[in-house]
Amino acid sequence: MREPLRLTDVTHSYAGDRRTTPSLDHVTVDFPAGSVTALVGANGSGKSTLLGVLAGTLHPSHGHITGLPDAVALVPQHSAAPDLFPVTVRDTVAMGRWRDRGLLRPLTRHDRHLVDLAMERTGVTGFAGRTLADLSGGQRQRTLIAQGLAQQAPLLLLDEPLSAVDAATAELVTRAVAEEKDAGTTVIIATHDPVQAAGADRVITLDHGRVPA
Ligand SMILES: Nc1ncnc2c1ncn2[C@@H]1O[C@H](COP(=O)(O)OP(=O)(O)OP(=O)(O)O)[C@@H](O)[C@H]1O
Repeated sequence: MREPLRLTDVTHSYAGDRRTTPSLDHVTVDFPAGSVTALVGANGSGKSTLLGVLAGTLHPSHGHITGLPDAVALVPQHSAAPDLFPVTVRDTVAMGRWRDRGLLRPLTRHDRHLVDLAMERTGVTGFAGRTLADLSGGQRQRTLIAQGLAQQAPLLLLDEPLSAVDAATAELVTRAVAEEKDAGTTVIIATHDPVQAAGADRVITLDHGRVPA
């Protein structure tokens, strides 16, 4: 049995944020290994911040995290992808293999297979050669999800993966999450979608940076 991912008394405030309450306020919560957790809560309640702290892009001012695996895949919201990013869909997904391969070494046949597979799972194979700048919000979101899947990390963090996608793509994402869980991946999804939340093993609600007891 793998150790659960655990945040203990985690507090985070953004530099320059003048509010009196932190963005995460003494959060203590467990994420059992291999489970799917939905993070819900109003805009600004701290969902993306919690994902950032787990991904290591944000650093808590207080508290600690245990049970973090070596590799964590964070899929940001599509709006986080720069509009003029002059890189193709395939190259964006292939970036998901950089951690294992390094920036300068060519991808192996296995890497390329994982990239192809991730593109198929999110339905972006048809526009693999187009640049991100030429894509719709939903197509960009699917590309970012494919990049996250290609990483094959034991912890997958999805920030509002359904925010820009149509019903058919939502089904692809739902299926991909179920497959990740079957493969033993711990999945945490920040979502405003009640159906997606209902499909998770657990739902954690954030309220002004707190997880109510
Ligand atoms: N870069 C930043 N600098 C300062 N404050 C920030 C920054 N990012 C977020 N915040 C603040 O931190 C709080 C938590 O934001 P966060 O983005 O984590 O919320 P969220 O629950 O993901 O919201 P949403 O549902 O709108 O995506 C908010 O009050 C927000 O204004």
